[in-house]
Amino acid sequence: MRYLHTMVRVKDVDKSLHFYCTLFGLEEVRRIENEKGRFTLIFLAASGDLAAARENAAPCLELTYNWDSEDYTGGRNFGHLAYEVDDIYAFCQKLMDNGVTINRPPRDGHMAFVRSPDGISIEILQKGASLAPAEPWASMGNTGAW
Ligand SMILES: C[C@@H](O)C(=O)SC[C@H](NC(=O)CC[C@H](N)C(=O)O)C(=O)NCC(=O)O
Ligand code: NI
Repeated sequence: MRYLHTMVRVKDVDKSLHFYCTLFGLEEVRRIENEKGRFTLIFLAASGDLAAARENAAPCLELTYNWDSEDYTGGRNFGHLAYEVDDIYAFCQKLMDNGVTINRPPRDGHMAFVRSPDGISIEILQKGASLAPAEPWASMGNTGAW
């Protein structure tokens, strides 16, 4: 068995690609336009996964855009997406400089959280940091500084 992708539904393709690609650094590897179903699927991969993702050999984020507007509510059971970065402070600073709120700042140098334009929670982990939190993390709070 292989993990293939996580799908999230998005309300605005341009806003989502600006956030996930321009700001967050993911790259589009595949797009499917379905006229009959009236939806678009856009597969995004992180730079470290790009070559493999292009061969369908690495996990992707699948954005689903339904052409006919829908309200996406509930989904409390969904937690977050997680990406590893080389320099969490520089990464978060770039996001903040471009208007993204760092909901959970990287005070500990390990972990930060932001949200996508659709409110999807995204965990940012420092490369090499321990994945086992020493204590329950503080709840996410909106702040612009750390
Ligand atoms: C390509 C493969 O990775 C898919 O996920 S296709 C699955 C399919 N997606 C859609 O029909 C997209 C439009 C639909 N209105 C939606 O919002 O999902 C599907 O079966 N989706 C149902 C689901 O619950 O994911
Ligand atoms: Ni899918």
